[in-house]
Amino acid sequence: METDRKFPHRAINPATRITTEPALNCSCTGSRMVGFPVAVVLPAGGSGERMGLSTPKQFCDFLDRPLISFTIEAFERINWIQNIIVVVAKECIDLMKTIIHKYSHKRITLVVGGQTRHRSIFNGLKVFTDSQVYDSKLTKPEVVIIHDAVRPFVEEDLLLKIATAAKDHGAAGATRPLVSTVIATTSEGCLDSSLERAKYRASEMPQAFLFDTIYQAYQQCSDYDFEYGTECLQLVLQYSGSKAKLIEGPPTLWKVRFKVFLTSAELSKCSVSESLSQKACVITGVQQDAVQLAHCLEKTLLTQIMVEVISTPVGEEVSCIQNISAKEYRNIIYVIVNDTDLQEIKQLVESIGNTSLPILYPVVVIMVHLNKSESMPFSNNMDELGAIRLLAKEAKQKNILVYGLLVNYPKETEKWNDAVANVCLIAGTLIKDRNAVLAGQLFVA
Ligand SMILES: Nc1ccn([C@@H]2O[C@H](COP(=O)(O)OP(=O)(O)OP(=O)(O)O)[C@@H](O)[C@H]2O)c(=O)n1
Ligand SMILES: O=C(CO)[C@H](O)[C@H](O)COP(=O)(O)O
Repeated sequence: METDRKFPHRAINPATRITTEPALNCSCTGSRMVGFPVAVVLPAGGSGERMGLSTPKQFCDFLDRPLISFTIEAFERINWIQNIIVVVAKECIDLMKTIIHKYSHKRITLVVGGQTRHRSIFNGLKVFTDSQVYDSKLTKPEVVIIHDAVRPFVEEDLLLKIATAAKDHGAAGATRPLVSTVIATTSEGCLDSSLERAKYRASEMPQAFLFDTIYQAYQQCSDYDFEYGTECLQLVLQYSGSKAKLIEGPPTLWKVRFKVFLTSAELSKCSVSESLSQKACVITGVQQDAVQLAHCLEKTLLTQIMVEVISTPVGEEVSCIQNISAKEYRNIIYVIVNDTDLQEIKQLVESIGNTSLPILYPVVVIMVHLNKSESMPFSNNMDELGAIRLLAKEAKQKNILVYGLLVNYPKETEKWNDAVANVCLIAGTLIKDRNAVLAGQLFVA
């Protein structure tokens, strides 16, 4: 019986293969933007020895979610990636299923990993060829992306470049400049030679391959390659003769190797959040009170972020959405007066969902309701509060976070100024925090 390399007491049955129940497999959404079928294999079957934690790093908490959930999400949002194959150790299958369920991940097929990264990746690829063992009906992709599950910051534009280059060259991979100079040592521990740093690159992930090219390379691999190899691009060069196209990626591509990287990963995510919170637009109809409130908000918010007021006459909603999309506003404050009908906000959310805005990062929509009537809106109709929740729940599926913010109109100027300041404070916090748990809540300014 084969044993686990890192945990020799654990026996491995190499024939063990598990695919998820049909419920976890969902049909593909097509290859709209690339014109050829693409899938991704995410190796997540390691134990993370270098972290020194009992939980493998891909399952460690990162901004209140398991790290792997962020990586999956980065691929899930891309509609031209048809299938996401997640490779995990046998003992983590149930944990992975729970994560998939909890965060509603789609298009996932789970595969049991192997003792080394290369073995895990090969298992992931076999799901497309070994339909009897895997009992899967997944269509073999033309290009397969391979990406470490512990590299959560990967963006669509880079994936597109890598996938396209792989189609043309057989293989492609992301690189970064070397951080330190690499030197060779003699057996006596002295300097032998040093590499000319500018000539060399660090090989990172993602990488992509013509499926047949990488599959055939793995079929020819030696046990030594499987056991000690760390570079898929080298395998296709050696066994399939394909010279990978190299594409420089952004600094955020790095992987979690040691504990300190999780903290840095949290910081990177925070800096992404910060850059998303730099600008907002305030949308109103042409009603005077709404426009007035919008300009008050603009004036106060402008001390913290860039704000534009867009007043949209009825019938010009399409150009409003085009404007939001073109200027990449991911923070939208929508002002309504008295009206408790959610129809307009529903349409706004639907239109935003049809743009590319929420693909990579959440869009925040704050519905500011200025109540000028004597009675409290919603007070005698709990159904309407439920409707906000429902709307927010549906919007969340599209990566849009909807919040409600109620302002009761005070007649005195001083109280009005306070109310405006409160709206700005709450809206600013919601924009900055982008807290998905609070979506659907109604705040009172
Ligand atoms: N048998 C393995 C080993 C690694 N991986 C995955 O390959 C990726 C990159 O590998 P690495 O950073 O080396 O992960 P670990 O092997 O888990 O870490 P360590 O080397 O510190 O033990 C990770 O997402 C890891 O889960 C895998 O799928 N199967
Ligand atoms: O990037 C990679 C290949 O190019 C892989 O992540 C590889 O496994 C690197 O492993 P290590 O963490 O030991 O550098």
